[in-house]
Amino acid sequence: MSALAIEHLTAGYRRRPVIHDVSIDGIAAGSLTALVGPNAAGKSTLLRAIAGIVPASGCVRFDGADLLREPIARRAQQLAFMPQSLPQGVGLSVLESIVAGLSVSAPEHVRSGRDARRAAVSVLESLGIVDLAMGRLDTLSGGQRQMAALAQALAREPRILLLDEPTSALDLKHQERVMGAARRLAETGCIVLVVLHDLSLAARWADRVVLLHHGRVVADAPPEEALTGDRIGVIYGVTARVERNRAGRLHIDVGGLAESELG
Ligand SMILES: Nc1ncnc2c1ncn2[C@@H]1O[C@H](COP(=O)(O)OP(=O)(O)OP(=O)(O)O)[C@@H](O)[C@H]1O
Repeated sequence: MSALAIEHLTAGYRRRPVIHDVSIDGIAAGSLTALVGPNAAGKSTLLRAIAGIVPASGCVRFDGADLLREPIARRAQQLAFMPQSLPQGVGLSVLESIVAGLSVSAPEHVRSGRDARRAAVSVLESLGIVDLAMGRLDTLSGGQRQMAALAQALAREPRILLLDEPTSALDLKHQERVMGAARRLAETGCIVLVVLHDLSLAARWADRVVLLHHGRVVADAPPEEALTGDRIGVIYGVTARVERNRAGRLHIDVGGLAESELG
């Protein structure tokens, strides 16, 4: 199965680079990678660059091709990107929005409108939100919109799934559902890259954690190696201890602002 390799990626806005020469290699099929880092570190920009939404130099290698140079239609068949927030003013129901997304790039077994509706309902069921199917996107709560955005991305059955802070508006149950769905998709061979602010969530669900700071990779390792108290302290400007709880899970205990941050 194909791995994803990001090579010397530089990207930004109006010629101001935000991501500087980022390389992340061997992102294996079937793996879930968390992208973490402080605000404005460049996490969303990196995802958008991989998705081809912001211009980038360098290369995103997948399946023998450079995704950055693939035609949009071909890239859309491989990759789905869930943005931090859905655009406002879209007068569609959740179900209609998923079906509309499938009309752009549906998996092979979704051939007719009926198949698309069936696929959409099945994704909504898997996320436990089938009751939202007929709800209009514009009338949903922030968390419900986030779940709808995830459903749109999952329905396309991508080989690479890019999730930008998919849990930021969600309660604990829905966080579990979202991370569980991402993990299940990874288990089918998909490559999942997910931006997370919650480091405990990253430690719990990710195989690999990439820590970004000022647009550069400062750690890229399994969670227990990437997320050390000292490193979190320096990068986030807090005092932090990383412990294993009784269940064996990493827990990040933040004690307060680092001395350097206290005015
Ligand atoms: N559309 C845009 N136009 C211009 N600059 C942008 C745009 N989007 C982001 N930036 C800038 O790029 C830098 C990185 O932003 P980005 O959203 O990638 O960071 P992030 O790590 O995802 O942040 P956060 O955790 O706060 O969401 C910031 O300085 C931001 O101001």
